[in-house]
Amino acid sequence: TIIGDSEEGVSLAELAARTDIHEARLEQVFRCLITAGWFREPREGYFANNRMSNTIKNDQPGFHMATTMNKIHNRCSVYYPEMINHPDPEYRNKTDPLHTAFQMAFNTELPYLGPEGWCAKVPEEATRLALAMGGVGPSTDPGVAADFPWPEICKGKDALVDIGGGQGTLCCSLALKYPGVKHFIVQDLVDCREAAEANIRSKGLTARVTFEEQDFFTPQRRKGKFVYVFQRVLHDWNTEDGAKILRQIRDVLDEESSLLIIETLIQPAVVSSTGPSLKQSLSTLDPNVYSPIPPPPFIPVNFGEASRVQNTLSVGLSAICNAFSRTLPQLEDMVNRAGLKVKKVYATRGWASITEVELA
Ligand SMILES: C[S@@+](CC[C@H](N)C(=O)[O-])C[C@H]1O[C@@H](n2cnc3c(N)ncnc32)[C@H](O)[C@@H]1O
Repeated sequence: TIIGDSEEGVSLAELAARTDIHEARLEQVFRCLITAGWFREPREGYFANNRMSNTIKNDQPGFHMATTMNKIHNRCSVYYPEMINHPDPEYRNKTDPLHTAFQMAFNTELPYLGPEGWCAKVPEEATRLALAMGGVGPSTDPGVAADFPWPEICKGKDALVDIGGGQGTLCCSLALKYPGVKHFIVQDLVDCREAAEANIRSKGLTARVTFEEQDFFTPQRRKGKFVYVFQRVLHDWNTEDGAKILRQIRDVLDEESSLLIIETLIQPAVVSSTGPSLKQSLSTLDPNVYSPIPPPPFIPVNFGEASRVQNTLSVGLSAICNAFSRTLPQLEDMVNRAGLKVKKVYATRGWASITEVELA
């Protein structure tokens, strides 16, 4: 934020004076960050914000992602080699959230998430997590909101219920884009109430978006005409726990309700020397309905660098929660274990896919 909106940038000398950081170190860090797409150097020795760095200014939701989440991921990543190479083979095979780099990094016996977890026991951490999740929203919510037929699925339903909805960013994005959808319910643990209600209030949506307490491992309190949504929730849990969470919805799901899972689907990194040319590939894009395009020759199926965020997150989830982002077969396995089956997958222009699930 010290750099602000200046087009021509701020000199290294001024930045060093205002941050009290050694000039040469600042210069090294800026140049390194620029190679990864953060900030720009409009003329030598002057640094300015760019589209990416604007999203993490300290008055932006992304600030909480860049601070809170970065710290947790970085600290845990240091211990990740110790977790996966642990001398005890029994430890190495554990898939529960109590045997992770998180416990080593934070010197705790608590799991990161859950009603008995670190976030629940240290209330400021729940608020920090909710704010950080609010920071992820802007990077995926526009695609999720635009590339799925929300008015259609919500038609005739009493509400959309976002389970483990955090700060309510998804509900607020959908409420703003689709005024015809009248009621949204954000469900989460009680510690999230304050951050969620403040966020909903700040968007002027208190009449349409409400928060309620729900532990997703316990029976779902809403039964009836609802669209149930899990966004970025199941990737925090191993497959058995994920199936347990889903079973609470299977128990209330009927022909009048729907269930959607919004999460990244990990693609393989296979590269082929054949396939449509770039031009042919792009020409399959439909301007009205988004659908993914096949990769041109020598471009990996996961589009390489374009899927770095998803794959980085998956490793981070493993270090923090012993969980991961799933491939479609891995998602199907979890869904099937809950007595459900995948109906259809919708790709979006964000980094999440929307998977519609129904009773098996
Ligand atoms: C990774 S965040 C995702 C938040 C939100 N869905 C989003 O996309 O921004 C996971 C959420 O699950 C919530 N959570 C964890 N354990 C829970 C439980 N047992 N019952 C309900 N919510 C829980 C956390 O408080 C957190 O808000």
